[in-house]
Amino acid sequence: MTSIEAWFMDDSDEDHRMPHKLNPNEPVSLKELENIGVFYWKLDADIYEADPALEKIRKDRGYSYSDIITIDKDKLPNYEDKMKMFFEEHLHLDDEIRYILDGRAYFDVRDREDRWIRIAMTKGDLITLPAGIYHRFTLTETNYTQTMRLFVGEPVWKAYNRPADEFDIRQKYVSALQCA
Ligand SMILES: CSCCC(=O)/C(O)=C/O
Ligand SMILES: [Fe+2]
Repeated sequence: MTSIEAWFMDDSDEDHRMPHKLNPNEPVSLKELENIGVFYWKLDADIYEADPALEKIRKDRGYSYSDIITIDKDKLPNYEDKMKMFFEEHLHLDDEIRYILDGRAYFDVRDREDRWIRIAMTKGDLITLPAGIYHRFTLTETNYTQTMRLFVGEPVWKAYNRPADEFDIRQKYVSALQCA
């Protein structure tokens, strides 16, 4: 596992595809991400079709489903609507597991104090966000990514926009944070 780049975000109104780093930058470590339930692997995306390291993660964690989404305005149907939807703060009832095969993307997650942490994802980065965490997704200024979506069993893509505090999974996530 090599490193990942993450930082606390500023709250400027600038285009959300820009980095939004504080000045000076306040980096967030992998350990801090793990403390809020976010896990990360670095893989070789050039061999994803026959990668024993990916196979092992899938087997160990039961990621039986996978597909590949290309996010590009000329290739993804309803691109604008989808990008808007992905950037709405939301949670899912299951873990969100994403593996960047090409291009770049940002995942933003809320920390314990409700601050936004931005996670910069590039080719070869695999990340898992726990069920119940508030988060959002955006492309970077390069406007392109090809990403593998993994899931345990049949995928459920439904997102619940904040506020979604009444869901058991949210309460479970918040309780787990308190114990950690
Ligand atoms: C890169 S996959 C599209 C984003 C998505 O599915 C999601 O739920 C973002 O939070
Ligand atoms: Fe999501």
